[in-house]
Amino acid sequence: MLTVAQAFDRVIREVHPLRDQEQVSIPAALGRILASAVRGSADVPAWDNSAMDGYAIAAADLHGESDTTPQLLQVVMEIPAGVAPDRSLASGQAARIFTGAMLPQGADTIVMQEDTQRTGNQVQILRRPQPGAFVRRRGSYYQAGSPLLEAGIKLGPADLAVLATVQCCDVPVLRQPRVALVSTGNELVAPEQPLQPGQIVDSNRYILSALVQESGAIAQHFQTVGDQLSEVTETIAEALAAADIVISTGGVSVGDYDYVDQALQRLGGKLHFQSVAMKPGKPLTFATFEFDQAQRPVLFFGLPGNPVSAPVGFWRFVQPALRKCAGLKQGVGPDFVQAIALESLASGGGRETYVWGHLDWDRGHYQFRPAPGHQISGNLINLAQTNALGVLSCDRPQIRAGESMTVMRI
Ligand SMILES: Nc1nc2c(c(=O)[nH]1)N[C@H]1C(S)=C(S)[C@@H](COP(=O)(O)OP(=O)(O)OC[C@H]3O[C@@H](n4cnc5c(N)ncnc54)[C@H](O)[C@@H]3O)O[C@H]1N2
Ligand code: MOO
Repeated sequence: MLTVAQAFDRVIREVHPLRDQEQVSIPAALGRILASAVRGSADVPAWDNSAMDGYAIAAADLHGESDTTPQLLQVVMEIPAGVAPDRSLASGQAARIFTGAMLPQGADTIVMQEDTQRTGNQVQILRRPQPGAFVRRRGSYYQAGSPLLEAGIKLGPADLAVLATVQCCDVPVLRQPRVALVSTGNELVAPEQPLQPGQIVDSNRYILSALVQESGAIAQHFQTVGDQLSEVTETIAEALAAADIVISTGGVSVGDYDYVDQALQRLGGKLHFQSVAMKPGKPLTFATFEFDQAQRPVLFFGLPGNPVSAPVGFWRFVQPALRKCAGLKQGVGPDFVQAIALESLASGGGRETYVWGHLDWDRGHYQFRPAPGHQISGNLINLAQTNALGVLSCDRPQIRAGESMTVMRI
């Protein structure tokens, strides 16, 4: 059986990033992956402007022995933000100016209002400013044509503001991966349906669909299939034809009704592994399908049915695969941090064990508290409101309260 690290390497090696591009508006670019580098075609700021409410002057106009010698200048115009000055400053003149307003020709320095005394159309400069003070110089933040945003980054709110500033209104982004979801199991029903004896609600569909969307991909729902080889094979075939990645849950263990692996073999898939030394999530199938007409293999993840095992398998393997598939260049792998364990933890050993719980930042370090109650892969109730998985590796199956441990943010 592969270790988690070995299985992870196998998965990542098989993922080929998408290359198809599309253009979207700035608001629609949130969370999308930039397809090509963006460079602005104008300087930022586009012209010299004031960083303060005050007076625009020429520094050379001020003379005198000390910094505090008052100087008198003639106020010849007022420039609010958003208006181009209608004349230049001559020697001995000042312009009343406001934050963000454009400097007039002849001005190179701003004196803030608090350092002046205004009388009629004259202004006394009470403290001599540094030449160039409070001027936001044209191009001092960004020069037209220089590198701005690199291809392969995930666009966040600040990036959208930067794109807007350089007026990049058609944002080149990569197509989002399409992820097909297939639930298997005779016992599954939708949450709206009353439960008949022996039935359970298909909760995996909800958590996986949300995780797929949260990862920036498009979830495609396929019908829930009963435990019959023909039905499982047919639906997986349809899903493979429609998606970049197919995720099924259930039917990957050793039971008489577990047909997923057989279906994959029938459909000509290459099975890379069928189990991983981890808990929860040991029965986990990873396969790839090469289709003549496709540019890249379709990836198949057969996650275990247990309602905690399925998302744990997603967080550990599918999410990084999705990030790489989406074209993300950095931060593809799981997000590990070191945290102080707030309770003692122990695993049976032999399998890398994942404990669900809550990660907090407190007084300079992370701390991890496991979710209360029994941690078994069939019980998803105490998975609610968790945000991290504590990791008990095979060579460190016990961690005492107060010790440092590895935690994966989810
Ligand atoms: N003899 C053995 N039995 C089992 C083994 C084993 O090694 N030997 N492994 C156990 C482990 S660990 C897991 S995990 C499960 C995985 O089994 P399957 O992937 O085949 O899943 P199912 O048998 O179909 O279902 C398991 C469990 O999960 C419930 N389930 C299934 N689908 C959903 C869904 N969409 N939403 C919510 N819950 C779901 C299902 O009712 C079962 O209770 O196998 C163990 N057995
Ligand atoms: O691995 Mo199963 O996933 O322990 O419940």
